[in-house]
Amino acid sequence: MEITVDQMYRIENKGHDMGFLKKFMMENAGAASVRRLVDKLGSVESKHILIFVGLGNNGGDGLVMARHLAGYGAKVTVMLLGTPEKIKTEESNWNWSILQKMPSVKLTTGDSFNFDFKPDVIVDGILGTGISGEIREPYASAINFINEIDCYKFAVDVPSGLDPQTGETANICTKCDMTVTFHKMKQGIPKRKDLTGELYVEKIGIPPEAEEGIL
Ligand SMILES: NC(=O)C1=CN([C@@H]2O[C@H](COP(=O)(O)OP(=O)(O)OC[C@H]3O[C@@H](n4cnc5c(N)ncnc54)[C@H](OP(=O)(O)O)[C@@H]3O)[C@@H](O)[C@H]2O)[C@@H](O)CC1
Ligand SMILES: [K+]
Repeated sequence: MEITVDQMYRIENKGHDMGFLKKFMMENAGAASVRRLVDKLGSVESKHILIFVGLGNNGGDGLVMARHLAGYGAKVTVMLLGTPEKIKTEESNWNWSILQKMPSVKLTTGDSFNFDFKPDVIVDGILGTGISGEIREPYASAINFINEIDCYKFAVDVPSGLDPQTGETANICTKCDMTVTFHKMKQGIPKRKDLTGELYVEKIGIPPEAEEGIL
């Protein structure tokens, strides 16, 4: 079953109000994403994984992935597309503050993308269901950077630049090898397999009762 982005937000909020906090949804989303990625790659031990993170909860999922991938022995670098003070939500901030206590994960911010390593994997945690309009900087440069690098690319929830409601793309969009979306498929995502790559839906523990009156 495919649902609308509006229905997703309403289900998410109802689950949160039931006590299954967005923070728990984020944890399950990031953990499920890492399991898919590790299953696919066989092992991420010592692999250079570069995670681009937006200031919303799509970015938050990427922060959760960073922590889990460090646990699998990957060499993780997080690129926050903004300053930490601009992180929008409590659940994302919570995960950022955990990573600040983890020397095993390299945290970088700002808008210069010169790294002293060639990534084996790039994770696109830039934009998800909160996308609106043409892509603004520094997200635009990050998306172009991702598209220019030849490595395995993983999209959190949806390739950044693809509207999960309509399946239309903004002026630019990441082209990925795998996409993991959460809870239920959003209507626009399956329309662009050329951008999503292998596409999976992962349950993230939202109580089925959170859908009552919405689906
Ligand atoms: N639903 C669920 O159950 C769950 C959802 N989860 C995750 O949450 C994600 C949705 O999070 P979200 O609502 O924070 O929006 P998100 O996609 O991070 O973007 C907002 C940020 O992007 C920015 N921005 C927007 N348009 C832009 C543009 N054109 N160009 C540039 N910037 C632009 C916008 O900036 P602003 O417009 O506020 O200035 C804001 O900073 C969802 O995709 C999934 O991954 C999981 O945690 C698990 C549970
Ligand atoms: K994304």
